[in-house]
Amino acid sequence: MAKIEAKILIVDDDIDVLNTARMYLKQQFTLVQIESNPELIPLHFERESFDVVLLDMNFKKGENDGSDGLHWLNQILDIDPNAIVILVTAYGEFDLAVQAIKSGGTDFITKPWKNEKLYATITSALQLRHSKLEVDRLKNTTKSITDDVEQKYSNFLGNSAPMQRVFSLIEKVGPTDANVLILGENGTGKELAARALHKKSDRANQVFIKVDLGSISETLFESELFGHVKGAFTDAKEDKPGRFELAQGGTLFLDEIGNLSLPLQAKLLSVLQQRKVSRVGSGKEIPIDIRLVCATNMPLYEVVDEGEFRQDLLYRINTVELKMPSLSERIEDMDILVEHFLNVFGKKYKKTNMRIDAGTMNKLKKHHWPGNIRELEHSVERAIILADGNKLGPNDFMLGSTKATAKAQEDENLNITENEKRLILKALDKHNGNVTRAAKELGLDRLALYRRMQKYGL
Ligand SMILES: Nc1ncnc2c1ncn2[C@@H]1O[C@H](COP(=O)(O)OP(=O)(O)OP(=O)(O)O)[C@@H](O)[C@H]1O
Repeated sequence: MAKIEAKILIVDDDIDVLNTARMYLKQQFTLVQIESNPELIPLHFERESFDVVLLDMNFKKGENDGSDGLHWLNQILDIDPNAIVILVTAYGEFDLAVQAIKSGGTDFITKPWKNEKLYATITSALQLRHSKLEVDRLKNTTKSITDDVEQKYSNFLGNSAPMQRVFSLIEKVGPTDANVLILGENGTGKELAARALHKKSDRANQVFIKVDLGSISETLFESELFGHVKGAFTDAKEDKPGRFELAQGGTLFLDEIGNLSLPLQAKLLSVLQQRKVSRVGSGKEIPIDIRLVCATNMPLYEVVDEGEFRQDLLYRINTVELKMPSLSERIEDMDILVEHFLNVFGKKYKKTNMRIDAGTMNKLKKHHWPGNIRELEHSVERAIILADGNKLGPNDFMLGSTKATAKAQEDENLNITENEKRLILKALDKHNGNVTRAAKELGLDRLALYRRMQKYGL
């Protein structure tokens, strides 16, 4: 039988007890160490991280009040708060055993023990050790993910007048619980704005949950948002909370809300009106306490006029509206944005002191940026990766200077998806980003064009 992966330390002043226990446990577990002098416990912990410690309650001859054992239990928990300590008591010392557990011991076993009893006590203690370590690991992972995300979203830059208006609105609206609808083209910083609203709110220490409605399929919508109970449908192997429940007490950010089909809009509206959700397959209603922030790159009012978005839902979500300016409306922010991305990607690709020459900066300012800041971010990243020195010149950015080459490639390229994207970009460019006119030229209705722009991240 394979041994169980576990490190065990046995501390007892009775050498016979130590040797017998070691002999038996060595057959079951990968590492078993013994110690007769409790003073040396810290030394053992310096060398090993033990999963389970078996600790005698009485060390000094003639003493049986257990104070020694309690003292060493505390010492061990100081060294490793996740330590699993099983106290060894004499037969009949029930009060002492209770006291030990109250002081942080995991379990107790009475001397003399049966081997099977010892094995069962250690293996169940090990399960607790594993779940403690797992919780620790999850906490650390969540913390580092949150730190990473916060780091990424801590730089919300803009000196231009339109951005100053955005910042001042966020200052005013953030602390209220008002529903906010953020409008703006792709890549203009709508998510950054949503996170900034959360940070300014009383909910800042609670969760911020983002749901990309554009990427949730019709069939999974309810289960993802409202949760489900085990057996509600074939794949529902266990109870699962939805995003509304996960966002409890915090902010729920519904991105791409303009993409929701009419039947799903009705379901969302009903939850927002009642402020209660029921998991799929359960009749139990759970009250929800969330701050709602929604975003879309679609002109939602026009979509309402076209009958594709419910007006009553729009009025539910747009208590306050925040319009993110496109990059071309805030071109004076280009300098700080480029400098910021030079820093970020300079660090990432270990190319420090990256600079850009004035002529190239002018070229960037003249470029039309349909993908806004995200497109600028990617352009700077690509330029840094490809650059030879630490100064970026016009040739490091592929912004129209390679039109002839691009044209030659276009003629050869027969890939439908790539050509569709290219034609959309071309039409948008030709009509200076005016979607209605571009759609007309492409022979599409505006909604169809928006959906395709979304698909290609434009
Ligand atoms: N004002 C800003 N300062 C610094 N970085 C910004 C700013 N605005 C946007 N960015 C960066 O641009 C990228 C796109 O921003 P974000 O995801 O918030 O845009 P979005 O409008 O939500 O995009 P989409 O519509 O595609 O969901 C992110 O990497 C973000 O960090």
